[in-house]
Amino acid sequence: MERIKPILKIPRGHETLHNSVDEALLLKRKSEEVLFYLNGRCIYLVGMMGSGKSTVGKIMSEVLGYSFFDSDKLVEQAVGMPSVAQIFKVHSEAFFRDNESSVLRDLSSMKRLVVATGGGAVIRPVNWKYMKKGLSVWLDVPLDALARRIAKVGTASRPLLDQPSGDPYTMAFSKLSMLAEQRGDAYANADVRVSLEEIASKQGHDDVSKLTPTDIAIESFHKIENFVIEHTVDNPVGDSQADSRAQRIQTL
Ligand SMILES: Nc1ncnc2c1ncn2[C@@H]1O[C@H](COP(=O)(O)OP(=O)(O)O)[C@@H](O)[C@H]1O
Ligand SMILES: O=C(O)C1=C[C@@H](OP(=O)(O)O)[C@@H](O)[C@H](O)C1
Ligand SMILES: [Mg+2]
Repeated sequence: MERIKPILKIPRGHETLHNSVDEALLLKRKSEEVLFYLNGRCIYLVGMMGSGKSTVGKIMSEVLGYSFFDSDKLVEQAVGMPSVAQIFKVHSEAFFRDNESSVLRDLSSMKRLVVATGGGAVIRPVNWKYMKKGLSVWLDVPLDALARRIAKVGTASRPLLDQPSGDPYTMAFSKLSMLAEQRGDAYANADVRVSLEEIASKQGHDDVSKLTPTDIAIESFHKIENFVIEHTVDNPVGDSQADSRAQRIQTL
């Protein structure tokens, strides 16, 4: 029976030279713990455009030994077009959303995947039916950080943010604010919320831009593990603690 080891706590700021090695080790260790709790279930990452779903999702899948899928890329393949921007332009947002739902439906019958969804996948209730077959993680990133990231890479691949003129940061910030308001609580349907502000505060930073995708992947694993433990019905009678915990998780 696999033993659950306590998380390795590495103080930050003291091993500057080895920080990335420590982070990589911590990520690996956390992924080994979470694999047990996942029991093959998929992870769906949700969050606003630019929140890091594609970047963090890839890291999580690699270290878990899961397959990674980006739903935007699957829609492009299904439609036979090279970009989401072109799908919006030639067809429509509604056409894109229909294909996005089909892709999520197909993925929902599979195991051992990390899926980076598109930022708008949360608005259709049927997509939640598919995503609830696995565990969903909301990457909650402050709007100003999102706008900074988007301004840096440009908006060509994100048609809802594309603008002909104006300061890129200001335009991205204003469009993201509008979308966040329209989407309301939709992201909060996720099983777990990973708040970059919370991680930064735990690490003693006042700015989320100091957080690496690895930091965010580690926190996501931590939150997933806690979620599974909290939602496991306790059965005090029976085998050793570890055995009964494993049985309960198998039946979740
Ligand atoms: N933790 C991070 N810190 C800084 N930049 C990041 C971070 N995570 C992602 N990015 C950058 O932000 C942009 C958007 O990330 P991406 O993973 O494509 O987000 P999403 O898939 O949620 O839209 C990319 O250019 C990516 O390199
Ligand atoms: O928020 C949205 O409505 C969208 C987000 C995009 O994905 P990312 O969140 O990966 O940028 C992409 O699906 C499309 O441009 C629409
Ligand atoms: Mg993406």
